[in-house]
Amino acid sequence: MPLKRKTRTTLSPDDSIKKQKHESNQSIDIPIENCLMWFRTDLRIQDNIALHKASTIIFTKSEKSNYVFAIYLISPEEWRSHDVAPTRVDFWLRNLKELKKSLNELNIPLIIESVDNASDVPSVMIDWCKRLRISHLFANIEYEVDEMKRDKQVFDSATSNSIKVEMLHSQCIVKPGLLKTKEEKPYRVYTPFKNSWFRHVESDLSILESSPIPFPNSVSIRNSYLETFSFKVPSSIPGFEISSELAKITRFNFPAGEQYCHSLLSKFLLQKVSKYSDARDILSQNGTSSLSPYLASGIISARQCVYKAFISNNNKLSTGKNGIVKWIEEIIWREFYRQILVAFPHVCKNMPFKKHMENIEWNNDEENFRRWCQGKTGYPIVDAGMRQLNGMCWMHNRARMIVAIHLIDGDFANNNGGWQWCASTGSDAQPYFRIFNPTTQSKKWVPELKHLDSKQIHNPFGVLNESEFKKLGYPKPIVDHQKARVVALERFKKMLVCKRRLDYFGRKPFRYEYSSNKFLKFCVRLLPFNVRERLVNSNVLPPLCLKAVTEWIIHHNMKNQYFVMDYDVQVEQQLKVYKELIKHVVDHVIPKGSHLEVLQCFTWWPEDIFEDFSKIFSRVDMLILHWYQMLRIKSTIITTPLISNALKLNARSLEYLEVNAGGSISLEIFSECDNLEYLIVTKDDNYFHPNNLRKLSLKDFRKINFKDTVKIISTTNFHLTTLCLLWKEESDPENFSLLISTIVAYGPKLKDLEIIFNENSASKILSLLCSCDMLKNLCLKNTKDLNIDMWMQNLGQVIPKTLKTLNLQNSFTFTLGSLENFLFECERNSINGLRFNIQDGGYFGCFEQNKLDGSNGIHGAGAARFGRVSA
Ligand SMILES: Cc1cc2nc3c(=O)[nH]c(=O)nc-3n(C[C@H](O)[C@H](O)[C@H](O)COP(=O)(O)OP(=O)(O)OC[C@H]3O[C@@H](n4cnc5c(N)ncnc54)[C@H](O)[C@@H]3O)c2cc1C
Repeated sequence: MPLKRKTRTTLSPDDSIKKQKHESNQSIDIPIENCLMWFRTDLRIQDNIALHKASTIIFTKSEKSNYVFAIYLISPEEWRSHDVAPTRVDFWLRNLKELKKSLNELNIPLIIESVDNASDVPSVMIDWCKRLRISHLFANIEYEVDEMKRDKQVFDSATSNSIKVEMLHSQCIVKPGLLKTKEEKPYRVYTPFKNSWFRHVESDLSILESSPIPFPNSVSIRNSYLETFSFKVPSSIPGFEISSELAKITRFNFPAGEQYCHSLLSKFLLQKVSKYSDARDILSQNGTSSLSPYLASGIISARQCVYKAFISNNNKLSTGKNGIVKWIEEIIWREFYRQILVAFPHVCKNMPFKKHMENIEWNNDEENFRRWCQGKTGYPIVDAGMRQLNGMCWMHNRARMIVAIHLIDGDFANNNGGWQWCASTGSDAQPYFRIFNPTTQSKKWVPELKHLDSKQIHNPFGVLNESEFKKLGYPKPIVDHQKARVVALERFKKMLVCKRRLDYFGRKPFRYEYSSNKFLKFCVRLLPFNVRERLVNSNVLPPLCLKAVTEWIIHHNMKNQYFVMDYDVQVEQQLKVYKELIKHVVDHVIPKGSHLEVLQCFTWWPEDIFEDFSKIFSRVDMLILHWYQMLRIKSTIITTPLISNALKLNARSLEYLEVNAGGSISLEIFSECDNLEYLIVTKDDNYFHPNNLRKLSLKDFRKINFKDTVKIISTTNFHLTTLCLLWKEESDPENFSLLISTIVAYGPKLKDLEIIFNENSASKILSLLCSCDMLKNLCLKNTKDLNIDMWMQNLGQVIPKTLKTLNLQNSFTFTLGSLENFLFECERNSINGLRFNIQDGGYFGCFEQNKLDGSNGIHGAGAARFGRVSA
């Protein structure tokens, strides 16, 4: 089974790391007393960055009465909540004994403390810090969400007790989150990640160097703190005991200790790696390293593994011996899944990587599940894998891919990644249509079948006659593979339909040109054939279309992804269906506690509907509201207080809001939406106070009240990246300067700016450009024909180097001379690759078209107009 994480939590690992780093820097001046090393899944002395750093601080201090202590917390509640297997706990305890011996040689005591409740971890740690006069606490980061949350709590408690905490990156060779795609996004696909990983490490091979062995404590610690050396590592933990038989097997297969682990690695590199490329996929061959339990518990680091492989490959990494390169690539899978965990922490929350797969219909057959766990499915290869797992607590990768479970090497990132890969719900997962045929794989673990020949052994039920099969004492297959395959494919296909719909509407909400009927017809097309046929035969009318949508939602079990409400108040008969629809959505489609990502409403809401509707708000992240102009008065009078109350109470998770409010609803009602990042308002003139706003678009307004706009911008906490301010008539010009200076002050991160250009604004826009260091796209819209000759020349001097597109819309007039000056200034200021678009252009001075495609890479679109000569 995939390893389970505890319930949801909102902490983002990346934020937490950033915060910890930031805060740890602040407390840098704390005077050094003793250091505490908190061991978790890094049970090693060698290449342990945190341990080495702790020991260095103490060693380099002239004072010799300060020491490094080590601590390990036994935390059964936390382990239980993460489904940690008893064999894994047994493996940790065995390795802790070895670790204690090694630490002892360095005069570092290992304190073993038990924590009954996971929430007690911070107080237990602080208690020990006080007892041991700890000024600095060290640990290596664990990237899973719950672990990050726990560490954040320890960090906060320590900081408030004036203890400096350093959490270091040691689990991966390349820090998760460091490698990004060209678009500055985290990698979702393995191969480009791998290529980038190789490029990064090959450009600086020192990344592969291990951190040195830690410095020993002075022996005087044994006088001052003798009692700290007396902790014993328990042999078992209540609730995590294993049978003596299993203990024998795991001790034999996976002995404890760094020393053993390194000899295993050396042996693998010497004897097996050359054939690894092929042997790794053959179940019956012991062709892989079996290092996973050691890597998962940090008995060895990935860096040490790759470094040794690199040396065996004559100092090569991505080239050289096939087997070694292939093996390094497997370690890169481990790194890939960790960066996935950090970039997409929702995978820690029992959610699929591909969110649209969340609603896939899985089989929950208890009896089949039990037989699968016991290795009695009737499919020899699956049973072989499961029996290997039950016997050895470990399974070959190939077998994991076929039976899709882990034990001794339980590792959340790899396990989650592996499971989601098999289930086709993960990052870079196997395509859903690649369903392994279990009968084509190997035989070893199923002795009932050992007398069968190679043809019979993989498919005894299919090949033997009834009496021959009965004699074997082996179960019949629990599912018919062919039929189960067809069902699985159907279910995945359904999810693809959902995804297409999400892609279609998800990020680009459709607008009025998609009338309700058009949309409903589209929905009908997505309906399963039999439902569609019935609707077509019964001569579908718009009300029935709505019904069709309801059926469609029910059919696809479209829980919490995207929902569109459309209701034409003119058609009274629709009201009933519409009410039913909303009721259905509230009661069934959006289960309690889940979140709707998008809710789009094109409607005026009658009051009685709204009662039900307000319940949905608490579950939406994105809301698009359209009130029809014609219904302005009615909607305002009837619904505003309700909307306002409902939103104030429920819509705090709202991240995206697009409102066509008909000029009458006060946007102040959204003032408590603290998570709001995107606001698009059309045709309104009210304001509110969003703290995290990134995108502000006030367009197609007759007038914009600059003062109010200033208020909005000045509460955005410098997050604004997109600003669109377009109005039809000059508003209050005396406040325009104030608006520009507010944009200058609050828009250092502006990337897209679209603004009205006129005589009044021209010079102010130039001063604004001087301060927009990150601007990529600038669009200036003219309200009346203007000659911008002078302005053009100045523009070249102030446009930021980051600018990639410059759009001039409507009637601008300038001469060739000023254009040339502009290009000259651009060249002088090293502005390259600027795309210069003139749309709806006016008339220009006489110049040659090719001049625009100059060596400085500035291109002119709208070139067709460039040849015209102005009057
Ligand atoms: C459904 C499923 C569940 C899995 N659960 C786990 C798990 O809980 N813990 C775990 O460590 N691995 C897991 N894996 C990945 C992989 O199966 C094991 O890492 C591998 O079989 C361990 O054998 P080895 O050490 O001999 O690997 P080798 O082939 O010698 O590879 C060396 C190391 O590279 C890493 N590695 C290899 N294959 C993968 C992979 N596909 N994904 C990520 N890292 C990889 C491991 O750390 C491994 O020890 C899972 C795979 C699947 C398909």
